[in-house]
Amino acid sequence: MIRPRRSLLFMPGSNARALEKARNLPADGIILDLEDSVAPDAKALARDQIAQAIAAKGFGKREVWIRTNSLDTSWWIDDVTMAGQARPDGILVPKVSSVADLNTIGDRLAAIGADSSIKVWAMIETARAVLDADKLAAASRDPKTRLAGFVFGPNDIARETRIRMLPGRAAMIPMITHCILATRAHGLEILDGPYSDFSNVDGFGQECAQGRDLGFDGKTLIHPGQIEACNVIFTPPAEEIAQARKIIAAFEQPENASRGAIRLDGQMVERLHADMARRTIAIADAIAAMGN
Ligand SMILES: CC(C)(COP(=O)(O)OP(=O)(O)OC[C@H]1O[C@@H](n2cnc3c(N)ncnc32)[C@H](O)[C@@H]1OP(=O)(O)O)[C@@H](O)C(=O)NCCC(=O)NCCSC(=O)C[C@H](O)C(=O)O
Ligand SMILES: [Mg+2]
Repeated sequence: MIRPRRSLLFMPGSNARALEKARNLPADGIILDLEDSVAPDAKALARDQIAQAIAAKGFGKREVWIRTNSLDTSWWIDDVTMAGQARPDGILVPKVSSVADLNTIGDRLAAIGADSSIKVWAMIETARAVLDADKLAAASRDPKTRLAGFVFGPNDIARETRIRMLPGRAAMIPMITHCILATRAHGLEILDGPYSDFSNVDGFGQECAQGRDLGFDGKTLIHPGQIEACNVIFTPPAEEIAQARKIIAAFEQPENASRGAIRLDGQMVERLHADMARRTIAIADAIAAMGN
């Protein structure tokens, strides 16, 4: 089943007001954070608040994720244990750098008997993870890892590599493309990282559109004010949907039943385009079902 992941909003697990607001925001998903947005002395409070928020339900069709602390901290075991028991849709693990990291998370979830529906996404935000993106994505073949996708983490990548975060992201595009190829080669999802300058509406729109064109499934966000623009940019436009329906209908004509390529409005269209068109329609239908 295709699930829209145009917009996934991060919120600090320590911010009770944000957790409450999440129930009514038009994001396709929310990521309840235990990592960077939560101060060290608020980790336990954030863990408790997240567990209570998920138990209270009320997130509607929004996908619910928990971001744990990374494996090099003293917090991750309590985070993963709480997350496994709280039963979110998935667990986002930061700073994953090796298949061993993924196995460690998978083993912990198995040890606590976490429901098999809980997925794992890895944040790709270290130089090692980018270099080994294919190996990491290949680990999804082992069901123990539960690996279903990546989230690109530009801030940590900038911190470690000293690549500057500049408009247009020229220096990061090769890394982004490398990660997207790795996910597609293994049938995984991938979301773009957040845009921190949340008052800069134009810059945000440009980065969303760039992320969409590079092939991301959606974008992670840090402020509610970013949701609507992001949803619009990652929603297939009406003309694209109409064209998709036209391509599908053309291949359903009896005269095209045994043809691989046809002429449509002066252009060549092949069956691979019909496959792409069917995906566009499936995404559009799934978005319509979200009601946002
Ligand atoms: C960035 C913020 C600290 C700004 O907070 P603030 O100044 O309080 O914002 P506003 O006054 O404009 O807020 C207006 C109302 O919206 C609510 N709000 C704000 N942010 C969120 C949110 N993320 N989710 C839900 N609700 C939110 C406020 O409570 C206000 O509500 P009301 O009282 O009704 O008026 C703040 O936005 C924030 O903390 N954002 C999230 C930060 C975060 O989660 N960061 C971690 C993810 S990014 C990352 O880790 C980088 C990545 O790993 C990498 O390496 O790249
Ligand atoms: Mg990070």
